[in-house]
This record gives sequence, structure tokens and C-alpha cells, in this order.
Amino acid sequence: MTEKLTVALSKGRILEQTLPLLSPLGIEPLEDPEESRNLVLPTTDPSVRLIIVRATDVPTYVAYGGADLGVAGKDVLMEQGGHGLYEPVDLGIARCRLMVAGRPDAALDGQRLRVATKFVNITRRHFAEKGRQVDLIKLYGSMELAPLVGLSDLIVDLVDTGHTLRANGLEPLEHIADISSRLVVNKASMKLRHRELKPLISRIAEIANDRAHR
Ligand SMILES: Nc1ncnc2c1ncn2[C@@H]1O[C@H](COP(=O)(O)OP(=O)(O)OP(=O)(O)O)[C@@H](O)[C@H]1O
Ligand SMILES: O=P(O)(O)OC[C@H]1O[C@H](OP(=O)(O)OP(=O)(O)O)[C@H](O)[C@@H]1O
Repeated sequence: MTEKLTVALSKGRILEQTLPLLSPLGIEPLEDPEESRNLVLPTTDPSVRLIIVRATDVPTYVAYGGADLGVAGKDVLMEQGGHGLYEPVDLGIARCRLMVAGRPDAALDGQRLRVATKFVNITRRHFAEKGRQVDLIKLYGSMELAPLVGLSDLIVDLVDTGHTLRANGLEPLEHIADISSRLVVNKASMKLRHRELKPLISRIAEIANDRAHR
């Protein structure tokens, strides 16, 4: 038997929102991925298995062939560059926006601004395009805290409802990009396993499209 197709997903919203795209294809994990401590999960389709990785590691697993397919946020792909991957389908899930945010009284021009974010590459590009010099402060989470304690003037973070910003006395100031999750595919797999992957990718695209327009 040929090797199983391996699909890389991350726990949380990507897993929750991807499973309904796979179940109409007869692909359902045999154990609850949120509960199980196994990182390799067989599915109801004997030719497909899921692997559970950090959201930011999905592109790495797929690019290096640790998985044939994966689901990654466009924010992660923009930040990391999306090298060595095909990105054939916008799944329309995990939608949010990448925004610059700060206190309502944040002065946007004048002094050299300090910007805290985990998206340092995107942030550097954004401000460079506007011709604004900024000092970047790399954080790994809870960016909303940085302006409150004087660590930074601004943050760049994902915003959905805006509740997290508001709860911390911050407001969205500039829109950088609309974000959703993408199906990503290993380039070698796309060539070597084209006969299996092509119909699978097309069906996932159809299901995602139907759900997005429901
Ligand atoms: N509040 C949100 N609403 C909608 N989509 C979101 C939201 N926050 C993040 N996302 C999207 O979901 C993806 C996964 O986010 P999630 O919070 O599950 O992982 P993470 O904790 O950011 O990743 P890691 O564990 O690698 O740090 C993000 O890359 C982004 O595309
Ligand atoms: O605009 P909101 O709807 O408040 O969402 C924005 C928050 O969601 C993300 O964090 P995280 O992954 O922790 O979100 P979660 O709290 O929904 O898990 C993001 O980093 C923001 O902090």
C-alpha cells in the first residue's frame, strides 16, 4: 500500500473549522484530537492521517515533506514567506484582520515609534512601505499588554471582534491585511501524488466554497 496522505493541522480554531471540510469526504479522526495526546491520528479513511502541530509550524512540516497537506493562517504564511509550498485554496475559515492598534491617543507621526508584535516581518514591511521608521519589539503573545505598560507605542496583532483590544483600552488604527486560512501543499507531493491530491483539493475547495456562501 502507498504511504498515507498526511495532513498537518493545529489545535483550536483551525482544527475545529477544518474538520467540517474533511468529514463530507469521509475523513474523520478516530480519536478526539483536542483530547488525545497522540500527535498522529488515524482517520476513518485508511489512506489519510492527521498530524497535530503548532499553528506556526504547519508551513514548515508541509514545506519539508513532513506532511503532504496542511492548513495555515495567511498571517503565518505572510510572516514566514510561504517558501516551498503551494497555496491552492483559500478555505475562508479563521477569518480576521491584521491591524496596527494602540491607545486612542497614540501619536502616529513624529517620534520614532516602538511597535510590539509577533509579526516582525509583516510589520517591518508595512511601516517601510509607508516610509515610517519603527523599532520592532518581538513578542510571542499577549501583545495587547505592551502599550499598557509602556513597552511599546503600538502593536500589530490579529483582530476579529475587537473585544480583546477594547478590553485593554486599545483601538484599531490601521488595517494591514484581511486574513483567512489556506490549504497548503508540499510541492513534491503535488507532483508525485497528483492523482490522489488533485481530486481531494478540488473537493475541499468546493466544500469550503459552499460553506462560505451558506
Ligand atoms: N481571533 C481570531 N479570530 C479568527 N481567526 C483567528 C483569530 N486569532 C487567530 N486567528 C487565525 O487562526 C490562526 C491560528 O490561531 P491560533 O490562535 O489557533 O494559533 P496560535 O496560538 O496563534 O499559534 P501558535 O500556537 O503557533 O502560537 C492564526 O494564524 C490566524 O490566521
Ligand atoms: O478581536 P478578538 O475577537 O478579540 O480576537 C483577537 C484575539 O485573538 C487572537 O488571540 P487568541 O488566539 O488568543 O484568541 P482567542 O482568545 O480567541 O483564542 C489575537 O491574537 C487577539 O488577541
